[in-house]
Amino acid sequence: MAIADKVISVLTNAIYISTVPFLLCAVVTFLVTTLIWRRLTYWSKYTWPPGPRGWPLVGNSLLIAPNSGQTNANITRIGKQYHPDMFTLTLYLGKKVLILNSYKAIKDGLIRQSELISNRPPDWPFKYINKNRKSVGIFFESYTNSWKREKKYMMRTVRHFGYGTSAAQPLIHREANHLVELIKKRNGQPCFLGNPVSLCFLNVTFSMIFSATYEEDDREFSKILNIIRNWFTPIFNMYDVEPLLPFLHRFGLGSRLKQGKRNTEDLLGFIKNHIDRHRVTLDPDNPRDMLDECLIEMAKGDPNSDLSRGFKEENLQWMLVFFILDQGDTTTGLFLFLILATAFHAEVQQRVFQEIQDVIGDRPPSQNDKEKMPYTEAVILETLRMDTNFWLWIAHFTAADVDVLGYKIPKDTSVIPNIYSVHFDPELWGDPEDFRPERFIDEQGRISKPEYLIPFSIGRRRCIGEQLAMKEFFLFYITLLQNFKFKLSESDPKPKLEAKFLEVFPEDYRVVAEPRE
Ligand code: HEM
Repeated sequence: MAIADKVISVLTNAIYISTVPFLLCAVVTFLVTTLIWRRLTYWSKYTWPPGPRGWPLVGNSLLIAPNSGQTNANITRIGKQYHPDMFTLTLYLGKKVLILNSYKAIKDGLIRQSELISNRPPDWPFKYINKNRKSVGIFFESYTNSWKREKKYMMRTVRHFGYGTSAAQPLIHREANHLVELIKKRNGQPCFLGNPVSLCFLNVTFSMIFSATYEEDDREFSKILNIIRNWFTPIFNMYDVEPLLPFLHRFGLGSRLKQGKRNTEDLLGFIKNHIDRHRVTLDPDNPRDMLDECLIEMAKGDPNSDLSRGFKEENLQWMLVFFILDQGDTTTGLFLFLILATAFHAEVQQRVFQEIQDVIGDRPPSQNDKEKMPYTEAVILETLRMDTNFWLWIAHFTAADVDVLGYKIPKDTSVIPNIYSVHFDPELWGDPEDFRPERFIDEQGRISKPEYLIPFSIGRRRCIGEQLAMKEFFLFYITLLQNFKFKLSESDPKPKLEAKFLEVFPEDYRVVAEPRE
């Protein structure tokens, strides 16, 4: 009996010992096969345009990293080697991104498929620096009903405070004259215009939003300006390899993100101080500015309002963040490019000045003068065409499987419209590298703006600040040229008249602003 038990026990053990590895092997084989099968069916279901081969783990991230020495032209050219209209980039861990690399592709993606390619990617580093890891604010939120209401409200408000000529024009005049005074203080010596231009553009926005203005030597303003200048890079950079180390973010580490988090908290704190002060002095019957209007609308709690009950102070803060960032960075950067182009091309400057003399003389410019000043407008449009710089930051995200120019792209893919590829397409412009405002003037001497000039993007995510920025450019530019003749500083190396990679500001340059008689 004892022997029989022993034999049974030995046999049972033997079966157990050989079964466990067998079962384990079977489970692993099953899982691997399922995974491979799912990958294969996944890949066979979708078709991607070709693109450059990436490195293991980091893909093409290094190719397009900020400070990689890369240029917009080079990235566009690399893409064209693979496909005339679009290409695929691989980021870390094999994540694929579709780059729309021609007007044809951008139109197909952002107009024909606008309902499906208007979300925002959830994996921007932004998510790690924000409280609750939530995407908030018009730019970062996906295309939902509450986002639609918020955007509608913001557009209406911008129109009310900024687009309505009567509201914005006096503010812009005041700040354009303020800028003239600040430049005069430089006594015709070579100087950087970045800070005074930012100050005066931001003062227009601060006046519209909080009825506040700042001076150049104000410490609070200097701090905010420093934050604005350094805000975009750590937060929009989804090509960064830091996301490979997600545990770092969990502990708030990762130097760039840490910096981004600090900047964001300071900027939100600055806005919150203004909100708190406004709440104390709010008169619901007499709104003073945009912030008052928003607070009154929010207090109603009306579910039918565009600022519905779901709209909280956090949403308001983020809405204002984009007003401030876009004025202090995007609009200022483009205006600096406009001054640089003006200083570069004496003949262009002379023609604009002549047009000012013919139409306006010494009186303050008005928005109504624009239609009589096609050359001045053409110079502004040419600046917007040439200074196409931050396109790689602008990611959309697919809400479902989509078909772009015959390629089947899966749901949850980042799609990036390369606006630079459109603005520098030789087939559309002939000589895209040249600064030539005449391209926007037709044979009758009128402005002719082709549909493929898209500095503010197209589709559902189109910029809401276009009207305000265009109006500011026109009025600020004319006021400056009425007062100064701009030249490049002869004691400095000649700057390049080209958009920098992933940066809104042009190359740092000094100009000489000679006062006009
Ligand atoms: C010349 C100056 C400006 C240029 C070239 C510009 C360009 C752009 C571009 C290309 C986008 C991305 C659109 C997309 O995702 O497809 C955008 C978005 C946006 N811009 Fe501007 N912008 C400028 C000034 C402004 C100003 C002054 C404001 C503030 C009033 C503003 C507010 C916004 C907002 C809120 C978005 C996000 C829109 C959305 O996600 O639906 N921008 N801008």
